[in-house]
Amino acid sequence: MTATSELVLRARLKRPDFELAVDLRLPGHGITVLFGPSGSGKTTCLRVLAGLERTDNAQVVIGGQTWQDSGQGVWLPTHRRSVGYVFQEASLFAHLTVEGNLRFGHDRTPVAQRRHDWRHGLNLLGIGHLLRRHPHELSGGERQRVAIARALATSPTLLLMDEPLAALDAARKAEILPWLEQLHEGLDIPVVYVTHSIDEAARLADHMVLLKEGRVQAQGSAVELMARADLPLAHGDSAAALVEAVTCGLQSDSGLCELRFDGGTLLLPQTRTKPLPERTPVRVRIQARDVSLSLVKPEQTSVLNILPATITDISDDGPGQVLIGLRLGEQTRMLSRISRLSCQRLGITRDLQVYAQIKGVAMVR
Ligand SMILES: Nc1ncnc2c1ncn2[C@@H]1O[C@H](COP(=O)(O)OP(=O)(O)OP(=O)(O)O)[C@@H](O)[C@H]1O
Repeated sequence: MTATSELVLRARLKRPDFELAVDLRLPGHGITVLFGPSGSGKTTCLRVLAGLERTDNAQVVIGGQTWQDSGQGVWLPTHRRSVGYVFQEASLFAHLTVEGNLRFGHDRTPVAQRRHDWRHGLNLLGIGHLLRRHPHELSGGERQRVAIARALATSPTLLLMDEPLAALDAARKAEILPWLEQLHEGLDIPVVYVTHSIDEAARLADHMVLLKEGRVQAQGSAVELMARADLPLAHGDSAAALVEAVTCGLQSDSGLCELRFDGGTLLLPQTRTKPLPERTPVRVRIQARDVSLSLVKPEQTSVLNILPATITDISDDGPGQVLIGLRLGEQTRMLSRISRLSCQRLGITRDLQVYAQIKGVAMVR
């Protein structure tokens, strides 16, 4: 990534009970997830990027282009920022077909800014078969896919998404997530995505920013942040680490798929109807509660994935529980939640070599 492809967001903004103070340099490609509790300033960050918040102290630079710089007196109004904005509720024009909605997005873009034609998002979002329908003839998930494609039809240089799945039920979310996953590799522009859902973040985020009370608590790659025991993400029931791996074979006789990562191999059930080709990059999610520890390599156990690991952190994690940080290989991190009693009995200390027994591995992308 070159410095000019970066997205710079620096903003200070005061409201009666809230102050935003962020200074971020985000990757110029892939999906950055803004994550944090309600009221932490996620939507406000998107609004600053889109030019919807007038503040005297902000800088927004994308791909070397300055949209806003209070120091230099630069301020581009929203209509001059090439930004696509997707909200919780898809706001499609009811009287237009899907094609009409997409063409509208395209036609309102100044000719000089058009990099794509109105069909740009059709394949990426799988909506080619819906072109003749009106919004009321679409499911909630389809409507959101069309809303994203309409945003893309404007040839944005930045795509902002504010909880685009929050209004959908679990089945619709499951339907749309695979399409969203493709955005991080199918688009050459950065996506800034707001969500409260750790599951969505685990699947979609390349980069993450944790916000708390208007400040940046931490930022970094999603893989790194999810496994940091000092951050709230690693605590609570859904705490999990992400592991980047590549496929390295299908054991067809056992119905298992083998993944290789820095730190060993993982076996998991082959759930896809069509096995992934060799060396496909995948991401797996391993919940802290699914990882137990042993001082010696367990021999007679039904657990398939048992890997050597080194203890890096031990921290309290609620009544009677501790969260253990683990390193596998050079840099892979995992988390294990065990009882404090087990921790004491095993004499777990930092730098101790152990075996991690992994009971559940889910491929998340
Ligand atoms: N137009 C406004 N006028 C005054 N205060 C506002 C306005 N919009 C938001 N706020 C306040 O600013 C703070 C940050 O709001 P923001 O919407 O950015 O939070 P958020 O992290 O996106 O929250 P949520 O996850 O609930 O959407 C909150 O305290 C909110 O009440």
